[in-house]
Amino acid sequence: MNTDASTTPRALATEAVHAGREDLAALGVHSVPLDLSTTYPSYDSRAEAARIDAFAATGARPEGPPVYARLDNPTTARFEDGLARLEGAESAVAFASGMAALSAVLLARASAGLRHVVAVRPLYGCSDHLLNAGLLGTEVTFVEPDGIADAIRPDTGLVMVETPANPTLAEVDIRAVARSCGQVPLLVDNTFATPVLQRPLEQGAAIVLHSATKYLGGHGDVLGGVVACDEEFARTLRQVRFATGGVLHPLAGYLLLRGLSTLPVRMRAQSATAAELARRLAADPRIARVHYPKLGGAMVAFEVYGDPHAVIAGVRLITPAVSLGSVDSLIQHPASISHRIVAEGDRRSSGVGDRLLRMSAGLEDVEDLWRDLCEALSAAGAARPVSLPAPLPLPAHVRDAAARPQRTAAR
Ligand code: MET
Repeated sequence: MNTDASTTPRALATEAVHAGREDLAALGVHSVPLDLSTTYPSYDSRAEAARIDAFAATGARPEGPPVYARLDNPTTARFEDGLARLEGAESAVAFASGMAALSAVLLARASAGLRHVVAVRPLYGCSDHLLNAGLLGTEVTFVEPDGIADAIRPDTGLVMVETPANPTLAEVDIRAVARSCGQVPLLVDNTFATPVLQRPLEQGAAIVLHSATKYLGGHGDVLGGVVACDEEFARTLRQVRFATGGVLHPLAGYLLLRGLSTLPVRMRAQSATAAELARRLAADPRIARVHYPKLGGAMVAFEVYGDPHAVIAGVRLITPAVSLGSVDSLIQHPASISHRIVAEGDRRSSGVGDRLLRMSAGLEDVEDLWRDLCEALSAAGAARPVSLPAPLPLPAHVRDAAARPQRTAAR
């Protein structure tokens, strides 16, 4: 048996604490060096010119110290290497936020003359808005998953899905969608699942996007984004990042690498809590519908019969705040915050109704969370009423997902 550590594949939990840190022992340090330099001294201008030429021509990471922090940063590079390993990607490129990361992908494809995007709703509200408003000169066609192949045009540069989706947790079959894409690269926003639950590249996706602010960071104290892909596309992304400046701060790179080390254990614990909350919510007369993915995960969404704003006003332990993925639990009303920027009609038709709440389960004890949620739900009034307005029509894939037996609903 080959037991050579350099060739034997390592488990995700092992990679999470070692990837991006392999050289530390040789450097004689245990924690990761944090390089805050904005510029890098060199007495050899000719060599600097050659390094800039090489970057401009290839987009490959500069060898040796970077010329300037907008090209590359050694601390951020460690996070990129770690995340690439966890996603099973050749490369990863980090950005100042998830939206900066998505912007760079769109610009990279548009720079090749491929301005058309095919996307499946729901997406995170600002992703939807960036595409729908055409802010970067792109044009979007929103379709259901089975409409992807027909929507692809000669100028289509990208197919985009988010699964489980923000905020409804609707899931798409990545393999099936990847088949419909043909030669067009499929981007999967994997923010909610993380590579702990799902590795889209293994299922045919070409590009994985993360808001690293969420589970990768895990503590609500760092904003970042990252794209995992092949080295060829990473090179274009680095050139876009250099030219547009959406770089990740090195301290953020440091915190994100640190976040990766506990990602598997956090995801497991937080997912178990979310699954238990989903199970209890499904049996609660104050709840009209629970959304929890077949894949699992630490997010749960639910529709209340009562006033959703009163639930937000009523929580005391759970933090009433947008964002997700932190060690402490958060709850928000998507129609008011995360998806506010999406036009009301588009929001509703993609399943983001006014009674929907989205909760990110943290590491607190599940009984404490349940007590807090129950008190807030009681304050919101209204249990299952005798007559309700007809439910909003949902797109077929969202409807199908909701109709599937909930893996958490059984006692
Ligand atoms: C500013 S709105 C949202 C931030 C984050 N992407 C979320 O879905 O919560």
